[in-house]
Amino acid sequence: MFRRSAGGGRSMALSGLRVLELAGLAPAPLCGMILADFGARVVRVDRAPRSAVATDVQGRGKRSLALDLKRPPGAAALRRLCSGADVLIEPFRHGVMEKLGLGPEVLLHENPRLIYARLTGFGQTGKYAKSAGHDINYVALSGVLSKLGRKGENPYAPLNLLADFAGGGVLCALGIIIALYERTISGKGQVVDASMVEGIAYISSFLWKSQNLGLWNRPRGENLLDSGAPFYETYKTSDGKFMAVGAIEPQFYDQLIKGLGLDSDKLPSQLSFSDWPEMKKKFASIFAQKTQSEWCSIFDGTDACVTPVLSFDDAPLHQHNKQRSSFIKNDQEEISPRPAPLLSRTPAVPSCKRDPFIGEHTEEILLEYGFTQEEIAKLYSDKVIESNKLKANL
Ligand SMILES: C[C@H](CCC[C@@H](C)[C@H]1CC[C@H]2[C@@H]3[C@H](O)C[C@@H]4C[C@H](O)CC[C@]4(C)[C@H]3C[C@H](O)[C@]12C)C(=O)SCCNC(=O)CCNC(=O)[C@H](O)C(C)(C)COP(=O)(O)OP(=O)(O)OC[C@H]1O[C@@H](n2cnc3c(N)ncnc32)[C@H](O)[C@@H]1OP(=O)(O)O
Repeated sequence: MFRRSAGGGRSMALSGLRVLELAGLAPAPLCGMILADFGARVVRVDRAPRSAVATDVQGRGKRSLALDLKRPPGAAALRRLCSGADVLIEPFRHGVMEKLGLGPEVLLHENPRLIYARLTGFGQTGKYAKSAGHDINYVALSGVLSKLGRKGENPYAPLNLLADFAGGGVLCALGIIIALYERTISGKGQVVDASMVEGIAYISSFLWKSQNLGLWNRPRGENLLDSGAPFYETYKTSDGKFMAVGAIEPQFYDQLIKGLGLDSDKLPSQLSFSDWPEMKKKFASIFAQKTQSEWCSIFDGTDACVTPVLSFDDAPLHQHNKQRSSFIKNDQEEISPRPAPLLSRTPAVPSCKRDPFIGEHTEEILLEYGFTQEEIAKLYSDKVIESNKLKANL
């Protein structure tokens, strides 16, 4: 049913790239996982002494080294690791790395080819640079949260997808790849200051740049794409499921009307804003008359832009997703999305192994980065590193 992830073997786009990811909450782990999926050798630097719980559920394809950065020999060990790495991803608020003596001036001086990626909410400068925050705060500050939500309701943050992942993890990965490309010309590394506020603002450029088109002039929840329009909405079906309707262009809207069994001559024009609330009620009452599967039979194969709203259980089983092997299973039978996008010659080959335990690969990583057995023994005896081959993360 699913294409099992193969792991290893074939050369991938980022094969040979050495990445150090300092353990963080959600955005940096995604960034590291993307690089690992596409072939980079990603080491997650976890805390020592180990925290009681691990919160990284995006450890696919990574190895873990547990290192106490607060102790001078631990910070010195990271400096040494960085001198043999291509990329460092750090997820702390501004000032934390500097306090540890691991700021960019130090690390880039020691390894001028290093890409030093700083993935934060508020960026490295500005009034909030040292403040705590989470996804919702960053979306709010970007201006985008003000646009999200239904009519008459408070702004609504769509899970932590926008800042943590789209504007954070993904854009930081893009920044790293751009800096790596530039390094092939200049031979030099640089700092990537990936602020999630700016990341979200940037990915919402369409919203900013389309304001003069009149798409967003009305209050929140009353516009074309923000649940104001009847033809860009979700509707409940008779079996308690939902259909998603995105019939924007007139020729697609015509097919929607046909599929719903309506006569367009008896309806107001598609863009008659004042009729939208009534049209929504009409569409809702029609969608409520059939099951999701019945609506799929009607709309599949048409250009009406109507699709089922699938649950996490159903999405991997949908015929289209199965045909493209869009979801994969790992050794623990966990299902997750296949890395995207799909490269034709050197696609990502995600690891099918379980995520690493904290400190599982401490020794092998240090050896690989040139530490001697004696140096490693000293780090152990100083309690600067930890090894953990047997215990689970949780
Ligand atoms: C909305 C999201 C957040 C979602 C998170 C959830 C995915 C998870 C949160 C809680 C999890 C659950 C919980 O743990 C319980 C269960 C555990 C179980 O295992 C799994 C199930 C759980 C239910 C579990 C499930 C989930 O995993 C959770 C629900 C976000 O928005 S994330 C984005 C947050 N923002 C940023 O990342 C922006 C940049 N970062 C920051 O602004 C700050 O880091 C932040 C996030 C505000 C945190 O501030 P904090 O004060 O804690 O840290 P920092 O100021 O950055 O400083 C770090 C300090 O740590 C020291 N340090 C770091 N590494 C080491 C090391 N190796 N050795 C020693 N010390 C280290 C560093 O020196 C700093 O020390 P100081 O404070 O003294 O300077």
